[in-house]
Amino acid sequence: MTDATIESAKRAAAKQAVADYFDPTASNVGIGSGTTIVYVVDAIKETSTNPAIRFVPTGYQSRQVIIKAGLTPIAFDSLPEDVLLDVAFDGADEVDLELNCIKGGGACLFQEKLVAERARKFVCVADYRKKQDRLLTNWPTIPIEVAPISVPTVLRSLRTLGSTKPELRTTLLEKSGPLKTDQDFFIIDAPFDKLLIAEDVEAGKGKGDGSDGTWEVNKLSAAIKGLTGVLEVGIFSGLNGPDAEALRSTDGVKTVTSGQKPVAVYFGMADGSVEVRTATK
Ligand SMILES: O=C[C@H](O)[C@H](O)[C@H](O)COP(=O)(O)O
Repeated sequence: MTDATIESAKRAAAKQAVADYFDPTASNVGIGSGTTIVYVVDAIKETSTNPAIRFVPTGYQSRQVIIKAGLTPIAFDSLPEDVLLDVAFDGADEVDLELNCIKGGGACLFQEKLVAERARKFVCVADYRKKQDRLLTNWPTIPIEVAPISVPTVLRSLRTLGSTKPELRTTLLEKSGPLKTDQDFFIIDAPFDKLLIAEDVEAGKGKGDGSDGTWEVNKLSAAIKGLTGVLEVGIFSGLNGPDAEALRSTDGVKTVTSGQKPVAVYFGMADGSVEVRTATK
């Protein structure tokens, strides 16, 4: 497929996601990172009717996208504690049937997770290459943000968890050394075998806890997050949107949930159509 096909797939998915999930009167909107989010911002700009709308970026690149579109960014930590984002949009590197996502291909996973968890509705937009049944099908690794001093021990622990060849991500110009995140941390990319979802474990396809070499998405995420030195894992799983929203609207934002799964993922397909996966539980 050509680059033009991929770009128009992203644009079509973004347009439909914004038409379905962006309320033109919204006040606070989360904007993720990457190349697809640019089309989301374009579509929002055409639709918004609230001149006071503010956009919460998920890092430097995302903030630049907001500013270049002539929109107003607001820092995540400037949001009053009791304010939720009306909606947050983001890209994804791979999405499975349960709507678990791999993110962090552009090294922005930590702030993306903060923003996703703060949104009433979290919506992902991607092209057809990202639509898979299980994570680690086409996308090869889990991005993990780590404190620089912890790199050797985290690499070792990841090998113990079953990752064959975890590697520190370097800049494109390799001689410049490791790539630094917006937090001045490093990224480790860890390959694992294709991840199981809950129904695979129920069907006896593996224990999913690492003991037999298989990992279920949530279990692997928790195991990696538990390693000292890990700031965040590029697996967005846990509660999905509707569950998280219900918890938040009854208990308020101070009840922190682990909900990071989107309520919907919009995939732009190669034939110009858009396919939508929505959360069922
Ligand atoms: O760190 C980067 C983010 O998680 C991106 O949202 C993700 O890599 C998808 O990016 P793109 O829209 O460029 O495929």
